[in-house]
Amino acid sequence: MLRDQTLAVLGAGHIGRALVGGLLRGDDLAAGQIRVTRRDASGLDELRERLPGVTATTDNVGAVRGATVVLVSVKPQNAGALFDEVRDHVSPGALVLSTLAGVTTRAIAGALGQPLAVVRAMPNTPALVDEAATAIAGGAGASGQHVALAREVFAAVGIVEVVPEYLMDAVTGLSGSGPAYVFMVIEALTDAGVKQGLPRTVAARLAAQTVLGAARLAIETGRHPAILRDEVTTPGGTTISAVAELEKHGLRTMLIDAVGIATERSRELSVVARDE
Ligand SMILES: NC(=O)C1=CN([C@@H]2O[C@H](COP(=O)(O)OP(=O)(O)OC[C@H]3O[C@@H](n4cnc5c(N)ncnc54)[C@H](OP(=O)(O)O)[C@@H]3O)[C@@H](O)[C@H]2O)C=CC1
Ligand SMILES: O=C(O)[C@@H]1CCC=N1
Repeated sequence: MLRDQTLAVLGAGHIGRALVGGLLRGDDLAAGQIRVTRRDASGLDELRERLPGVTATTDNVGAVRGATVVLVSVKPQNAGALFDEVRDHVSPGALVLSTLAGVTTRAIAGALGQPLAVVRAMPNTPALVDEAATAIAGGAGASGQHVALAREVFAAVGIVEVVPEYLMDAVTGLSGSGPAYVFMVIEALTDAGVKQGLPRTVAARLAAQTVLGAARLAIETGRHPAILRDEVTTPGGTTISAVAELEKHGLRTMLIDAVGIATERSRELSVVARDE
C-alpha cells in the first residue's frame, strides 16, 4: 500500500528528515516518489545530500499537488501559514499526517478547509536510528485503511501504537518529549561517573550503554521493571543505597510531574497557531 504512494513532507526538519531517511533505508518507498520542503533555500542541497533522489524544494504547493500522503512536520507556530498556503491544493483523496504537537485532527481539517482524512502522529527523535516510539490517532475523516497506511509510514522508523486521539497529549508528554528526559539522565550519570574519577569518554559510553541495555532487557523479557530492578539490588549492597537516595529525592514523583506538565502543554497547543 505504502509503495504506491506519493509522499510530500512539508517541513523536513529533525522529524521529517528522520522519517524520510527511514523510508529510504527500508526501501519502503522509492526516492522518486518523495518530495520534501523547507523555507530556507540555502538548506536544500543539504537535504538532497542526506536524502538522495528525493525532490527537495521550497515550493509547498508544488509538493502537495498530486501527493497521496501529505506529512506536516513544521513547528506548531508555523502551521497556520503553511495550511493557508496549501489548503486549496491538497488532493481531496489525500491522507494528511501531522506530527504537530498538540494540534488536533479537527483543527487541521478545519485549517485545510476540506473534509480530509487526517491522522495525528507523535514520533520521537530515535527515529533517526530506526528506534522511534510513535503513537498515531485517526481523526473523524480517517478510515481504518488510512490509519493502517499511517502505521506503515511510521513503522519505517520504529514501533507504532494506535491510540484514541484524546490520549495523544499524554503520548507527547511521555514518549514524544521522553528522549530529552533520558538524555538528561545519560548526561547526569556521565557527570556522576566523572565525579567519581572515571574518564569522561568512558563514563559517557558506560552511561549510554546502561540505558540501552536496561531498555532492551525490559523490552525483550517483558518483565516488570520492579522485578528487573530487584535483580540488580543485592541486600545490603551498593544499589539499594543509591535506590534509597533516589527515592528520598522523589525521582518517580519528579518524572510523573514532568510528564504531566508536558501533557498539559500539549493540550494548550491544540489549535492551529498563526504566529511566527
Ligand atoms: N523534535 C521532536 O522531538 C519532535 C517533534 N515533533 C513535532 O514535529 C514537528 C517538527 O519538529 P522538528 O522536526 O523538531 O522541527 P524542526 O524545526 O527541526 O523542523 C521544522 C522544519 O519545518 C520547516 N518549515 C517551517 N515553516 C515552513 C514552511 N512554511 N514551509 C516549509 N517548511 C517549513 C523548517 O525549515 P526552515 O528551517 O528552512 O525554515 C524546518 O526544516 C513539530 O510540530 C513538533 O511538535 C513531534 C515529535 C517529536
Ligand atoms: O518539544 C516539543 O514540543 C516537541 C514535541 C515532542 C517533542 N518535541
